[in-house]
Amino acid sequence: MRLLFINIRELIQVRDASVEKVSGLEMKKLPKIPNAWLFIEDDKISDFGKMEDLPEIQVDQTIDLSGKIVLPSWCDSHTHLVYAGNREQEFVDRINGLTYEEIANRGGGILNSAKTLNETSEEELYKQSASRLEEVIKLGTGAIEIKSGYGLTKEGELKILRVIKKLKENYNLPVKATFLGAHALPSEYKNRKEEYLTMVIEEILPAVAKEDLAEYIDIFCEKGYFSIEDTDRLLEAGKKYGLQPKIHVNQFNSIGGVQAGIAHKALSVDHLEVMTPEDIKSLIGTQTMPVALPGCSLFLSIPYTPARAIMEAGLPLALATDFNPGSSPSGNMNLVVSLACIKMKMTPEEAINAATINAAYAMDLSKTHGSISRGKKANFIITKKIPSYAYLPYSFGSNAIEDVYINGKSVN
Ligand SMILES: N=CN[C@@H](CCC(=O)O)C(=O)O
Ligand SMILES: [Zn+2]
Repeated sequence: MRLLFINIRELIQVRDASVEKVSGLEMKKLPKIPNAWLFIEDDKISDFGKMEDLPEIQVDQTIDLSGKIVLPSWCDSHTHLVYAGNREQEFVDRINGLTYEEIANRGGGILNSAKTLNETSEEELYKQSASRLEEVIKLGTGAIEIKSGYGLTKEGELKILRVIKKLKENYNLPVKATFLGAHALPSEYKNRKEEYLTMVIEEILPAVAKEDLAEYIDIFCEKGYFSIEDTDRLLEAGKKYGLQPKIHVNQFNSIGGVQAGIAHKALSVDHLEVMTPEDIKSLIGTQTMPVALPGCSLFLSIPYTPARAIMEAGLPLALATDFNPGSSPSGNMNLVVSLACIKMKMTPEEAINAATINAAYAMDLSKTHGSISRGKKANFIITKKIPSYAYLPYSFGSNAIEDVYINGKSVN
């Protein structure tokens, strides 16, 4: 199918396909073509340019996008979208004064979700997860990473990863899978953390690798969850199976998680709500992408990742939703981009770079996704008639998206 889109008010994030991420001051630049055309063939972007330079092209269909903006679809590089049920009661408990930590300590939190998940069939889990995935695709997400971590048993973790595999097979967008067996300590292992980690490493990890169920490995490196030693041990084991780390660090405390991630060549270090100047410095010169999750900061009323300090150090930054039932029950990347502007003082250009090309990098997809580039996948968002791209984060809470194309096909 050869499709030509014409009269595009602005074609956003137009880059050479070789750009894999943008850092520091570069993040302020968002290359664009006003009054543009875009030509796609099957699942790929073929060409684009200014309307005044439109050549004669043989096409199957021409679509007039007057007044509308086109930008690459969002890449969401950190989600826990495969979970069972919800935790709105804990949300109410927090409104009434309990903290996230207090809820976790009395068996709520991740353990609550793990209990529900282990009682839910794989079919039902798939149904709930597919419906969330369909929702976020319509909201502009064109590539997604999904973690396990709500099983905490061999059966439960494999169940989640098999559901992720099925989502990969049944939906037309890239889905990357991360094994997060070390997400929390199940109550059966209370005071036996070493034994739990041994079980994760010796029993679950080989099974995950045998069925080829994950690309990445993750751990919740945090006080009260897993230590730096645990992180070293798990990531070392993951390496033997070819699983690259993408890890949860610095959500509540800075305990050396960023440095551990870097030492193990993590593709990304995620959360980063609490960052010391040393944490920021240690990322300089590395290939590890810092990832901020502002939906979690909003929902838990915890600090926002210091985006300005990170970018001012010359570093890149990516944005993701952290879609999960406990700390960020929303997979809406549009809201994430708005929050980044409103609460983290990122400019719309910086936030869009963080949610597209840098987010693609954070899941090894920047060769094919994250920008409007010749030869990349035809994954993009068409907005409603809006005055400018800054209107997207500005109009927080409204849906400015008219259509989303994934691999050259409209999802509507
Ligand atoms: N921080 C660890 N894991 C999730 C939250 C888990 C939960 O509360 O269910 C996160 O990324 O925020
Ligand atoms: Zn997370």
